[in-house]
Amino acid sequence: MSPKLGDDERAAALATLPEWAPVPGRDAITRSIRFKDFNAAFAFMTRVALKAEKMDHHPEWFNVYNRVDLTLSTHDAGGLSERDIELARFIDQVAAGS
Ligand SMILES: C[C@H](O)[C@H](O)[C@H]1CNC2=NC(N)=NC(=O)C2=N1
Repeated sequence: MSPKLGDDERAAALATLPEWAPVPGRDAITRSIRFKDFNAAFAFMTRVALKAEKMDHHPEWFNVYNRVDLTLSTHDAGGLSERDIELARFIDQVAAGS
């Protein structure tokens, strides 16, 4: 299990993820992404789903039409861990190529 990041680690990681914002009142990060249409949004979600299964680390997400809202947190650790940072970086890469 990946442990919760300490305050300094958390701040350093977040500084490298400008698209992500802390969730108020919770040790988690969030990003909302808009795509051209539902097809593009769902293609993105498929790629993230395959990565999530491989990592055994899953996003909380909500989709409506071309928008995907994501929240990352490590439930087993009760907060943000290195696995969330890794998944966030992957999500940013996929979104940048969509
Ligand atoms: C049993 C299984 O390995 C765990 O429940 C995994 C699955 N996916 C997970 N995803 C996330 N985001 N946090 C977890 O703690 C987590 N735990």
